[in-house]
Amino acid sequence: MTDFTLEDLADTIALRARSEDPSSYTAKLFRKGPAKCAQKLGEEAVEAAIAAVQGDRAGLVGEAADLLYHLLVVLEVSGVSLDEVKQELGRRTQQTGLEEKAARNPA
Ligand SMILES: N=c1c2ncn([C@@H]3O[C@H](COP(=O)(O)OP(=O)(O)OP(=O)(O)O)[C@@H](O)[C@H]3O)c2ncn1[C@@H]1O[C@H](COP(=O)(O)O)[C@@H](O)[C@H]1O
Repeated sequence: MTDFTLEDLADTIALRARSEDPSSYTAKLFRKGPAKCAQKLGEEAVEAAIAAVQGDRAGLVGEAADLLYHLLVVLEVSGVSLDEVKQELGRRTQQTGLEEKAARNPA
């Protein structure tokens, strides 16, 4: 078990994106702009998909971690908060719940 959260990582990314620390990968990537950040996200998504297709479980864990990190970078560079994404997921869950209820109790 870990006390890691995506919210903490998103906060760290927001801070590091604007840092001038030369050791920060996030800062370097952020300076390259939204198109480069999006390109990296696409590459990581493909690498994760390949690991899944190959049944490479350990590889998939690593690629999924890269993918989530790069997704959070793209959200940050695009001015979209993780909370907005969670709200959207929550809204869908609510909708699904209502649909299931309606299916169980047709009028
Ligand atoms: N979770 C990550 C994380 N996941 C992946 N990566 C980086 O993403 C890059 C992806 O690897 P690639 O080989 O595709 O890319 P590359 O050839 O190194 O770089 P490019 O020139 O292609 O961009 C690697 O350099 C990884 O270090 C990450 N870099 C940083 N974090 C976390 O982000 C936070 C801030 O990090 P810094 O900005 O480095 O301080 C810290 O908590 C880190 O743990």
